[in-house]
Amino acid sequence: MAVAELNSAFTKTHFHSSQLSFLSRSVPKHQHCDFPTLHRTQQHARISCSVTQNQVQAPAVQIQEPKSKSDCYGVFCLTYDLKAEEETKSWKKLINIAVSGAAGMISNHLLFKLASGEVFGPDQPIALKLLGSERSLQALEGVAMELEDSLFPLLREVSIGIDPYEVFQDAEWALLIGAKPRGPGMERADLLDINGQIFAEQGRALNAVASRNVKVIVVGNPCNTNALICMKNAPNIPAKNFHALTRLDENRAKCQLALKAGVFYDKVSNVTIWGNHSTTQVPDFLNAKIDGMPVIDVIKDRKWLEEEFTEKVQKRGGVLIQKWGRSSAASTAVSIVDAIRALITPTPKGDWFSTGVYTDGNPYGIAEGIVFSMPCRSNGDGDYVLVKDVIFDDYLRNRIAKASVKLIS
Ligand SMILES: NC(=O)C1=CN([C@@H]2O[C@H](COP(=O)(O)OP(=O)(O)OC[C@H]3O[C@@H](n4cnc5c(N)ncnc54)[C@H](OP(=O)(O)O)[C@@H]3O)[C@@H](O)[C@H]2O)C=CC1
Ligand SMILES: O=C([O-])CC(=O)C(=O)O
Repeated sequence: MAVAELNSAFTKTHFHSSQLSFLSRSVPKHQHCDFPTLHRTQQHARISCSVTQNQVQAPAVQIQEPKSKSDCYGVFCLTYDLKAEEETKSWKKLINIAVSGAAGMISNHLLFKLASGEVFGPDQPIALKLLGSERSLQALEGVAMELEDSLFPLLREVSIGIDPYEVFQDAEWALLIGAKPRGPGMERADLLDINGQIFAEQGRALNAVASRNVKVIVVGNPCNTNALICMKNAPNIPAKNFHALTRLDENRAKCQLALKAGVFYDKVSNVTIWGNHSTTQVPDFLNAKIDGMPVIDVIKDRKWLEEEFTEKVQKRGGVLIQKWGRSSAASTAVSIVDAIRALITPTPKGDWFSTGVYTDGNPYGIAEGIVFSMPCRSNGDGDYVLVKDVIFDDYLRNRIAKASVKLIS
């Protein structure tokens, strides 16, 4: 009997419709299973079909009761059995990615990029663990429905929930986006009172249940301070695993330099954003390059670099809010993709990327104990090192010092 038939017969016989979406059926749809077996415990139902080289083994069936709202969603309760699949495909082991604020604007772009394979690669199956709140739970179901309808082959599991202690379970990546955005006329720092609490709680939850090597990217503003709060509440996770997203600022700086130099932006490299994701950030034109040449040799207008360029990058987010009436979402999602890919692919020779990380042990003399954006390289294993061969002049040193004073105070 084909497994699909078996599943169908099985569900008809044993489940009320309310239970169906929680049935875990773990046989590849395309795979014919000749010897399906039902394994059942009080709490779980799972049908699986293990395949060895030339042999189809008996599948295990477990019945799963809905535990909580963070349980699997809809069709994702019918995921393939990856163990069996891994023996027939050269796919990597499933990774767990937790996303907070999953019903928000940024996530609405990001989740589909993650699920498409564009971020972790075409051979990397993923599980998405989506965190919402009471107020967003319905919207979160809508997001999960859209993910279902997108038929992404690499998206093997989706679960939704409102309790970070459940949603962050075994997370290997935590993309912390959920936080109130600022509106016109506000500074990002104005959000600290409202958003800081969220990151303290989520830090504690990550500390309790996430993978011990989880990589955490904090997006919700003010992201440097929120990353620090999160990190301080997660003492069992390495401090260097916490990032504040400044990649959007790096991308904005690259675009402005390219525009001024009259080149396409892929010619711009070695751009560091120093400091805070705020108007005190320092976009570094001294070390940046255009087509391999120092920017200051290509754009000879130092006044423009120090003033117009710097201010444009610092204030780009605010200007966009004035125009759109809400903050950057699509370009932020793209920059989160860039930030993740920067950590999981080797950095191109001679280049680097910016990310906000903990300053303890930094080689630049920046005050310790803060989360500050600095230049990093990665060998692609999820980790990074700070770049040592950067140059400073008085302008850059003074600007960096001012930026760090703001974060310390
Ligand atoms: N670092 C960076 O480069 C950038 C950071 N950002 C920041 O990312 C965050 C998310 O932005 P975006 O997705 O556009 O925002 P949205 O308003 O679209 O979604 C944010 C989500 O945050 C959650 N949230 C938590 N607390 C509140 C609150 N008090 N009021 C409203 N929502 C709340 C909500 O989800 P739920 O109810 O499920 O908790 C909401 O869905 C913001 O803080 C924004 O400033 C934005 C652009 C760039
Ligand atoms: O400006 C904001 O509030 C949103 C944000 O962080 C950005 O666009 O850089």
